[in-house]
This record gives sequence, structure tokens and C-alpha cells, in this order.
Amino acid sequence: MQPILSVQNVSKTYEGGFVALKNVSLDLSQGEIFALLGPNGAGKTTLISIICGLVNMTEGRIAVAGHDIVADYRAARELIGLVPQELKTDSFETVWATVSFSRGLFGKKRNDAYIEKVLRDLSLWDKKDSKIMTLSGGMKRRVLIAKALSHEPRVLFLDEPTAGVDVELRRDMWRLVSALRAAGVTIILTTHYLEEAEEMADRIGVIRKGELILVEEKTALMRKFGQKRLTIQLTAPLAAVPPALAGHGLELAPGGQALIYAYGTTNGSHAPVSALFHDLDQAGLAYKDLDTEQSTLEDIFVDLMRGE
Ligand SMILES: Nc1ncnc2c1ncn2[C@@H]1O[C@H](COP(=O)(O)OP(=O)(O)OP(=O)(O)O)[C@@H](O)[C@H]1O
Repeated sequence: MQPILSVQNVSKTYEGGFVALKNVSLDLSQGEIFALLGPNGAGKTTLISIICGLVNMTEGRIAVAGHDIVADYRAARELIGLVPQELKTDSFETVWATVSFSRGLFGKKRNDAYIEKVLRDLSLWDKKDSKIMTLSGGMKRRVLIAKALSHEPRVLFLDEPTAGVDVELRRDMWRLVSALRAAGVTIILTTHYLEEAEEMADRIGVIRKGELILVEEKTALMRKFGQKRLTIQLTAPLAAVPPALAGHGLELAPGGQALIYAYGTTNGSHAPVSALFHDLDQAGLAYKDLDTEQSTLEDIFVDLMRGE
């Protein structure tokens, strides 16, 4: 199937010579949620801005549903919605006028029923006649989302959509994202809240210093780079790991009250764990409790960023 978004060998050098993107390639399929992660200044906004036609690329080619974003920019842009990071809205207009006007800008026929649905989905309906300048920051952000959805885009970019928003808006937003995905909309989001990406994304891309260093299905990523940690709380403290257990790579917790066993989640086999318990019993070590922890996307991300 043709990708809904195809980014091929895109590079960007800003005026003054700063290289913000280096040979980035990426294909997205319809209806997927893709989380683009990376530290501040990695190039996420640059990439999104290029795809949305706000910044020119230096090299490369991008197509949206087969429409080249340069040669066929009108058709390409009609398919894209962008919720920008910064709050910029026309303060004197009403919510209704702002969102309807935005639809008109894309040459779409007026559709009041659709705009009403968008405003209702974003809990903005009772504010439809309010001027933007009278709204709270969270409400303004909802308006930005409504604007981005006004022309029924097939690809939606959310650039740090939940930065500084309250729990309720965050929850609304994720409900909306699920509904959009179910309707076949492809969503690309950048976020610094990694639990959000862990929860929502189908695939994760990590960008570092302008390079897309990794693109992976989320579940595969968690399997591949994830670690589990088993803490065995002992009934009596130890001074050192007993020699009989030397082959397991155990660590003794400070104070000697617990043994820590870290293992990968790659092969799904539990043989090493059962061998460990067998040897614990053989060594006559008594334990009173067990804790397991699994690495989160955040742990994996931090490790990836360290691995320069
Ligand atoms: N107009 C510009 N001229 C020169 N350099 C720029 C310009 N815009 C961005 N940059 C630089 O390009 C790099 C990438 O910026 P970008 O905004 O894409 O990062 P980001 O990954 O979105 O970061 P953040 O997480 O902070 O939003 C940064 O070093 C930034 O200073």
C-alpha cells in the first residue's frame, strides 16, 4: 500500500550553516500513530515544519498520499493538519469564526455540522461565540486543535500537544486521538512525556542531532531494549554474593538486604529465572519478598540518548 506520508533523504541546513536535519527517511501508513522523540533542539519541529510547508528543505523529497509537497503543494497541504507548539490565534475573532475560516482557507466547502462536531468533541461548543482573547490557555489550545481539524486532514501533526496542559485536557486529547485513528487519520506527535508515547504510539522514531537514529514498532522497541529487574528481598543480610550464585550476574543491594537480578526481555524465555531460583534454594538462601520492575520507554530513551 502507498504510504500516506513518505519522507525521503531530507536534509536541512539553516541560513548560517547550521545542519538541523541529516538525510532523514521515513514512511508512515494510514491510521498509525507515530511518536517522534528527541531532546530539545534535535530537529523535530524542523521536520514537521518542512512537511507542513512552513520551512523549505535543503535536499530530499516528501509526498503526502503521493502528492509531492513542493510540486503539488496545494493537494499535499489539504491533507495535513498541524497543531503547533506555540499558541498563536487571532484574539478578536470568535471560536466559531476562527475554526470555520480555517476550513475555508483550505478551499473546503462550508460544513457547519462538521465544525459543530469538532467543537463538541473538544468541549468548545459552549464557547463558540466567545472571543479567543477571553479564553484560558487550555481553551486556546483546544481551539488550535479544532483549527487543525477544521478541513478534515488525513495526517495530523501534534507538536508537543500536551505541554503545560491540565490532566483533563490531556485525557480529552487522547480520547480524540484514538477516535481520529479509528477514522483512519495518521497522527505524528512529538512529546516530552514519554509515558504518553508509550501509551499511544504504534511506532516510535528517535531523532538526535538531526539524525533519525531509530524507527521501531513500540512493542518491538520495548522488547529489544527493555530490561527487567528482579529484586529478591532476603531474610538475613549478606556481606557478598555467595560463590554458588556467581554465574547469574547478581548485584548485592547496599546494606546487603537484597539481591538484584537484571535480565533482558528479548527471548521471552524464563529459563534463567528458574535456574536462579533453583540455585538460591540449593545455596539455602531464604527470601521474604520479590519485586519486579520493567523498564519504561523513558528508561530506554535515556539509555539511547546516552549511547553517543
Ligand atoms: N530559523 C532557524 N535558523 C537557524 N537555526 C534554527 C532555526 N530554527 C531552528 N534552528 C535550530 O535547529 C535545531 C533544531 O530545532 P528544532 O526546533 O527543530 O528542534 P526540536 O527537536 O523541535 O526541539 P524542542 O524539543 O526544543 O522543540 C536547533 O538547534 C535550533 O536552534
